[in-house]
Amino acid sequence: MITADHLTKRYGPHAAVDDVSFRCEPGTVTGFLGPNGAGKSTTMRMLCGLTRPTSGAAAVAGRPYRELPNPGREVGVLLDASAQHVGRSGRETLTLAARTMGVDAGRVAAVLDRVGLNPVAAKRRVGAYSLGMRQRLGLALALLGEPRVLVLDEPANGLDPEGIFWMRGLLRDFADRGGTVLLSSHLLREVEAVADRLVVIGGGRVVAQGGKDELLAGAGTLVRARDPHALRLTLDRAGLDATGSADGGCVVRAEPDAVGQAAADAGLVLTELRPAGGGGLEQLFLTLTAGASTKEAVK
Ligand SMILES: Nc1ncnc2c1ncn2[C@@H]1O[C@H](COP(=O)(O)OP(=O)(O)OP(=O)(O)O)[C@@H](O)[C@H]1O
Repeated sequence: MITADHLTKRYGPHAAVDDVSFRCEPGTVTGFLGPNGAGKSTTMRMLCGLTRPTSGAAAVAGRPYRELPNPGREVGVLLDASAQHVGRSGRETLTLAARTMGVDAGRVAAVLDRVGLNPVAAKRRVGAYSLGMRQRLGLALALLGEPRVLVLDEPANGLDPEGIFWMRGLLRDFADRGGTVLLSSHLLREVEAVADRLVVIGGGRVVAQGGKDELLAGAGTLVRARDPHALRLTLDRAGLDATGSADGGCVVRAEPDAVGQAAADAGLVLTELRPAGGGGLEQLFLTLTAGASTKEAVK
């Protein structure tokens, strides 16, 4: 179990994370999504005791991370795969970590095998690893203590398509055995394939959270007309709540039937009318976070 309870982190006047609350339950993979600078890494660092919240609280496996007596046995963390010592081999890195955690040294070979680092790769210095190999080693470190919770920031970064597919299976299997996974990723299709639940943040705030299927189903209606201005006026007059989507259409909080009827009554020519979630997670993400990246870029 992971709990974020009204987490807020301010840097000067700027709130990097603003009143973020969510829970990740055992047996589930939660996808943590948001545009660049949305506050994902800062939230994950607060969950893992690396950044002190300005206000609010976080708990993993029932306690604040810093109060866990042997955290690696409870929570596997992968926040920055390039943070490992470049002068040690992969095997040495894991052997040292096993000693620190009090884990049987025999488990090193098992996790190396689990993450697909063969004996030749395990003997090489981490400095000579590709980003994908570092991610695999980072995941091996996270799994070493046989934790029940995983907190992973962009674990698929640098992995090739086969590696991404492999990681999806590994995370699904971990959750299916009762584990709890929180996973941030920019690879929306991968998140869509593996996550049960989603937490979407933009500008430091939660903009949506819930079951993946429920969020995709409740995303409203995407509508596009030959005359976009007349469409907005028509939707306003019909009392339908609409927002501009990132790509020029309108997302309306209503069923397609009601939107189509309002357009027909006004004699409008529609060029697209469909459930917004039908475009998958990518469409939902763009809709929910429309403008957030731009705000970040000009801040
Ligand atoms: N140590 C810090 N000092 C000042 N500002 C910070 C610090 N760490 C993060 N920020 C700011 O907090 C905001 C959120 O950053 P964060 O790295 O959490 O976003 P993110 O969602 O992980 O982004 P990305 O997808 O690009 O990794 C950004 O505006 C960032 O510049």
